[in-house]
Amino acid sequence: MAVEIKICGLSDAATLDAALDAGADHVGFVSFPKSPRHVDVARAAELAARARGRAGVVLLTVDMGDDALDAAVADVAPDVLQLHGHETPERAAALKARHGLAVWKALPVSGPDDLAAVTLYAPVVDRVLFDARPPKGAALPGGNGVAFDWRLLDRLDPKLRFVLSGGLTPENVAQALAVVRAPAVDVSSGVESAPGVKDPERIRAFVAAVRGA
Ligand SMILES: O=C(O)c1ccccc1NCC(=O)[C@H](O)[C@H](O)COP(=O)(O)O
Repeated sequence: MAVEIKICGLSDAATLDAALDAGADHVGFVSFPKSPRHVDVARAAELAARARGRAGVVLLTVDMGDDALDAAVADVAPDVLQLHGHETPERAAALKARHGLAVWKALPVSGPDDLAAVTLYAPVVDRVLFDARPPKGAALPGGNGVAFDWRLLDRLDPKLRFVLSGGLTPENVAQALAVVRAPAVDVSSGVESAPGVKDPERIRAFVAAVRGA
């Protein structure tokens, strides 16, 4: 089965179109003001409307409260809610029930112990997204361009629906997929020319590298 591709942190129509034209399966919009990729709800809704029907729309939030999330979901109408903060399994399950959306939960990985969380989240979310644990002092919980040791995912349940993320680039994604038979991959800073500035050429190169892997 083809590996699904998510391009995350898109914030303008031109690079969104580049991702859609290249054949991305999912496009992600970050709602987190500290991020250079942050888009406000109105902008996310505009971009989501442009993407709808061509790729899955992923709204990425970080420990967002109910009122803000209700408003964001109502306006953006995403297909997927990606939770990238400290949301517990109970909170993830409650959000899935409240919004009737697919929920992906990001899990930070730096060592083997981090995989214990899979057993808590896998039963209640649609996918877990393995991302590198942010470096000490990092301002962002994701989008840091840092990879983890992919061999840590060696012993996953083959039935687990997961997304491989963290430090992927057009240059290393084929190697990552040779190590981890991931059903889906996610990239943000690896397809940028500067923090928050997506590069259409690198988006195309990333998709081609995955398709050729
Ligand atoms: O990308 C961000 O700025 C961001 C901010 C806050 C929380 C999560 C964020 N990104 C999450 C993603 O899904 C990224 O694609 C993932 O962390 C991989 O990023 P990268 O290592 O830069 O490819």
